[in-house]
Amino acid sequence: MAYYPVMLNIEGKRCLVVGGGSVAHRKVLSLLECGAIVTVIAPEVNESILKLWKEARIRLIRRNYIKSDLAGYFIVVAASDDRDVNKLIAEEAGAGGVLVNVVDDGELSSFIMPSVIRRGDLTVAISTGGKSPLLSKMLRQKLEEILPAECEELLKKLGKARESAKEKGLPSQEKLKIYKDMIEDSELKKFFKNGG
Ligand SMILES: C[C@@]1(CC(=O)O)c2cc3[nH]c(cc4nc(cc5[nH]c(cc(n2)[C@H]1CCC(=O)O)[C@@](C)(CC(=O)O)[C@@H]5CCC(=O)O)C(CC(=O)O)=C4CCC(=O)O)c(CCC(=O)O)c3CC(=O)O
Ligand SMILES: NC(=O)C1=CN([C@@H]2O[C@H](COP(=O)(O)OP(=O)(O)OC[C@H]3O[C@@H](n4cnc5c(N)ncnc54)[C@H](O)[C@@H]3O)[C@@H](O)[C@H]2O)C=CC1
Repeated sequence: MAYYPVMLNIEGKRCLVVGGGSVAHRKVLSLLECGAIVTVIAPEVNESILKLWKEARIRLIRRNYIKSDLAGYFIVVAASDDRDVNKLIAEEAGAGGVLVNVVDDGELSSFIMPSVIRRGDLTVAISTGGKSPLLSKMLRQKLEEILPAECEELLKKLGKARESAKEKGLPSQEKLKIYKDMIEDSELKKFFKNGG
C-alpha cells in the first residue's frame, strides 16, 4: 500500500495526544511546532510533558482515556503503552472521522509521521511507510548535514520573486528563467552540480 503524502495545515486546530511518555512528548512537540492547540490525556506524564503544561503550552487531563474523549478533535495521536486503548481510539476515530496516528500500529493509523527537516518554509519529510523508523531518522540526520544552509534565504527570495512575477503576469517561460537564474546564481549552484 502506498501512503498519500500531504502537507496538513493544523494551525489553531484542536489535537489530542493520549499518553504521556517520551513518544507522546515527541508527537506533542511536532504538533505544537505547527501551531496546533494540544490536549494530553494520561494518568502519568513525564517531566517534559509536565513542563509544557506548566508553561501553559498544552492542556493536560490526568486520567485514563475514556470513550468519546476524542470527539471534536481534528487529530488524535494514540501514544499510550496500552495496545487495547490505542486500538479503541483507532476504532472511535474511524467511526467519528477523526484523523488518527497510532504509535504502535501503522495499520490502524489513518496517517503516520515522517522524519522531518525544516529550513524556514522548506520541509523535507522522509518516510519508510512504517518499515524502518530508524532508517528514516538516519537519513534525516545525513540529509541535515548535506542540505545547504543557504536554502532558507534563497527560498525567501524565490518566494518574493514568484509573487512579483505573478503580479506582473509574466509569461511562464520568462518566469521560469527568472527562478532558474536565481538558483544558478546562488550558493546552491555547487550543490546541484556535484551534490555539495
Ligand atoms: C509507523 C510509525 C507510526 C508513527 O509514529 O507515526 C512508527 C512506529 C514505530 N516506531 C517504532 C520505533 C522507533 N521509532 C523511532 C523514531 C521515530 N519514529 C517515527 C515515525 C514512525 N514510527 C512511523 C513510521 C515512520 C516511517 O515511515 O519511517 C519518526 C520518524 C517520527 C516521529 O515519531 O515523529 C521518529 C524519528 C524522528 C527523527 O528523529 O527524525 C525510533 C528511533 C529512535 O527513537 O531513536 C524507533 C526505534 C528503532 C526502530 O524500531 O526503527 C516502533 C516500534 C516500537 C517497539 O519496538 O516497541 C513503532 C511501532 C511499529 O512499528 O509498529
Ligand atoms: N511511533 C514511534 O515512534 C514509537 C512508538 N513506540 C510505541 O509507543 C508506545 C509508548 O511509548 P513510550 O512513550 O515510551 O511509553 P511510556 O511507557 O513512557 O508511556 C506510556 C504512557 O501511556 C499512558 N497510558 C497508559 N494507559 C493509558 C490510558 N488508558 N489512557 C491514557 N494514557 C495511558 C501512561 O500513563 C504513560 O504516560 C509504546 O507502546 C511503543 O510500542 C515506541 C517507540 C517509538
